[in-house]
Amino acid sequence: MPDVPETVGTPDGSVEFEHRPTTAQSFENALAKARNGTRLTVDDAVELLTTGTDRDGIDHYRKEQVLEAADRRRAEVVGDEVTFVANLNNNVTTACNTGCLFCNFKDRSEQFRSDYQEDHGGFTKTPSESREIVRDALDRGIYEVCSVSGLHPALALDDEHREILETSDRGDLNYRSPDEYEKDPATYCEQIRAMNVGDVHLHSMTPEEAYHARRGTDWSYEEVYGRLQDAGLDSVPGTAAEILVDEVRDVICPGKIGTDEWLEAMEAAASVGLDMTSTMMYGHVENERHRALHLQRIRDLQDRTGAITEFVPLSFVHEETPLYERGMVESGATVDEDELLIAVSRLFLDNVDHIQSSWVKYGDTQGLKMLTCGADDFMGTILSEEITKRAGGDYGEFRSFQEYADMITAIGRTPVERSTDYEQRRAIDPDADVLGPQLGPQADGTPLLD
Ligand SMILES: C[S@@+](CC[C@H](N)C(=O)[O-])C[C@H]1O[C@@H](n2cnc3c(N)ncnc32)[C@H](O)[C@@H]1O
Ligand SMILES: Nc1c(NC[C@H](O)[C@H](O)[C@H](O)CO)[nH]c(=O)[nH]c1=O
Ligand SMILES: N[C@@H](Cc1ccc(O)cc1)C(=O)O
Ligand code: SF4
Repeated sequence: MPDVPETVGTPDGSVEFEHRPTTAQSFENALAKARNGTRLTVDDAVELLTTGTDRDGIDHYRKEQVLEAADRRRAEVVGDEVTFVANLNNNVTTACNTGCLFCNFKDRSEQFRSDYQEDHGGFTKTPSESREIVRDALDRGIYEVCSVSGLHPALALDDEHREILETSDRGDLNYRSPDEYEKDPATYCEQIRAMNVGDVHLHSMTPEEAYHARRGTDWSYEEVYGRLQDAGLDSVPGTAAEILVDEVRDVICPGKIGTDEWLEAMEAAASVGLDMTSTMMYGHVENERHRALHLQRIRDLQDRTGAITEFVPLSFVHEETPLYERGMVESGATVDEDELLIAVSRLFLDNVDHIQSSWVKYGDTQGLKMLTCGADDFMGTILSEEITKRAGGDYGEFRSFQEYADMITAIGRTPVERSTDYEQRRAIDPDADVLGPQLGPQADGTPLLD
């Protein structure tokens, strides 16, 4: 594929990837397997994602064949319903020194210290502030809280963990006492307890956050997720996955845990009985083989655990990120790449029922198109969004049930409100008088917002 760069530039030079998007398979064979439901190999996925390694660029006729096969598979697996959830994003802090080059959500933690005088755009919430925000949103009818945060140096798992961090003489633990900061995020368990209002479903603690929550100890991920579950955690966001191939992680997030550790944390979450989602952040330096290998690792994880409720492709938002500013990428994924990624995820992940189209990443028009390329879930109301916005995305921070009902019926599909685990579902009558959520404890059909 001459149009795929051999190398990616870094500030220190360039990196050559070992994994290349070449195969011994043909596009036609891969498509035939996709159509008849044979489990796909990594080579098959590369053929479909590239619309054939025998041709330069995207072949639009072949692309339509892949999208059609995926749309057909979606109809077989989940039918015509399009689901969404009434949820709130409540991220606790932007303080983070991990330094991922695709991320502009983070702010250097030094700026959060009491002795730092200048303004910065970041935030930290105390547990009582988190609780207030969740309470208000619950009153409005949401029943899921999604919370992902920066790795604030003062965050510990719980009091026992704080004691270990306070008394350790190791200098490499990325820990500082909360006394040094203007605001105290308290512990992960306190934040979880604070956000656990009513019967809300708490979706939090990515594998990277779990790693931070056990630093300096010999506790297993089972131990950490078990304690979080006792505090009220219900399920785990499968973010921090980025691309689950270490040669890519070494370029875009060298400070993050590696592929094996991410998988270890997810398996541990599943083993204590937590559900989880899964994601891939694509469209930066990686090639189609990296995307295919990532899908294989997710499919294998699901074969082992059965705990993954959905797969969420997260298209890289490039504008305000170090990867773009340093000239390591020229843009994010193209629309063709986005559509093929959704479609091949549907075809490859034969053991994950739901593929999400994220309106935060694609917007409404393209987000709806994704629902005809293999996706069947259209995310949630979220009420607040900081990660994509700070990276330069501008598709907004909120969708109402009215907007969901209008958009989904416009493409001839059935709008369905769902619980986080997809177990509870309620088909929505777009002509009904009340168009708000009804599945949560305080969801009485009142619209979330005007
Ligand atoms: C911002 S982090 C917050 C949680 C935690 N710090 C972690 O890394 O797991 C959550 C996820 O946001 C996604 N993300 C961050 N910046 C992004 C960008 N510019 N475009 C798309 N997704 C992005 C990444 O997939 C990342 O794992
Ligand atoms: N809950 C979901 C979100 N929430 C928005 C994120 O917090 C976010 O800012 C972004 O997606 C980070 O990459 N986004 C989804 O795409 N899907 C969700 O289910
Ligand atoms: N909040 C997201 C996006 C997301 C979250 C949870 C999910 O289950 C899926 C996607 C993030 O951290 O990127
Ligand atoms: S992706 Fe997460 S860990 Fe990485 S810099 Fe951003 S907030 Fe920190």
